[in-house]
Amino acid sequence: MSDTILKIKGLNKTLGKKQILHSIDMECYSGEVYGFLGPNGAGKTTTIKIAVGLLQLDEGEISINGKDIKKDFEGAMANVGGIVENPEMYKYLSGLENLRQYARMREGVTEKRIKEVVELVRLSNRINDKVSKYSLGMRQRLGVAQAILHRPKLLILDEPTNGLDPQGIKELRDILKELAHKEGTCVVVSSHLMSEMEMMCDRVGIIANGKMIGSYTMAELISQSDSSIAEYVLEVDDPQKAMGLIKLADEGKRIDKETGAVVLSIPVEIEKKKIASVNKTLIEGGVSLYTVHRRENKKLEDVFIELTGGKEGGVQIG
Ligand SMILES: Nc1ncnc2c1ncn2[C@@H]1O[C@H](COP(=O)(O)OP(=O)(O)OP(=O)(O)O)[C@@H](O)[C@H]1O
Repeated sequence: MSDTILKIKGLNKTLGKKQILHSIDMECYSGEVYGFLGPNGAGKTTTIKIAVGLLQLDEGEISINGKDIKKDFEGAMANVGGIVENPEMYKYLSGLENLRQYARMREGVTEKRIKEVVELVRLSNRINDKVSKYSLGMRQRLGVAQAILHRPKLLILDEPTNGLDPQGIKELRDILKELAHKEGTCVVVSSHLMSEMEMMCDRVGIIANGKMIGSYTMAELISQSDSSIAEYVLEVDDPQKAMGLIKLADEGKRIDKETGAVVLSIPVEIEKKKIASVNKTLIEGGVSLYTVHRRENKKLEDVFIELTGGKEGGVQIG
């Protein structure tokens, strides 16, 4: 049984005249990567800032590793590592010098621990380079190293994949999973991209308009989706003509309004056969087919959109 590391109950927050958070409840456990998912402006950063002690809460309770942040702020914060805005780094120092500098401000961080975190974030062969030479992904990983030097039970990262390329995202994802699954850290990552959460997280909590919609395991979400249907996106020169030629029931084919592509929903057991015959039909019918793309888990994305209240203000799909 995993321990509850972060517990938020009935959290309210007003900024200026606007109530930003409405009775947020959330529980995150040791050994999991928890995705905090919601559209821009949903209240993720505000919640995270309160949890890491950068903002005060108005009402509600937050405990970290059993320590209430109102009653024992220091005790609670001793168990938190976080990156909310870009981590502060001295660019003219090396990665290692930055970590040593930071370690001086923390009690009990040994050289051995520094080496350990450098290996964990896979920066061993570049740790003596100046940070000014680092890519964004490397800086982000150094930020993670810095945040976990003191072995916090909870690591919170606000939109850590912003600006990273796919390789950078993958590296970060692997590191965060390792931290959670092998070291038992409770890792909380916010994002507005469903596609990233799906690959990175064990559970996701969905927030929209300052209200928590619910927390779900990935398996729960997938079971709500219909994985028996595959979706294919076809880029063609004449979508209308293609629609006429393709022999599929009306609900199985449509033209995407934004891109003009033809979108087909095909039962997975016949998808290969069907797509091959569609290809043949289009060529014989004189339609040029430029690209065919199989969309993964389209239906899972639909579940998210439904949960966050439709496309207006819904979760942005990456
Ligand atoms: N200091 C402030 N005063 C008034 N309103 C604020 C303040 N800071 C944030 N807000 C508002 O609070 C809401 C939630 O913002 P928050 O940054 O928590 O959302 P978010 O889910 O992290 O979104 P994003 O992905 O855009 O960062 C937004 O409508 C934002 O405009």
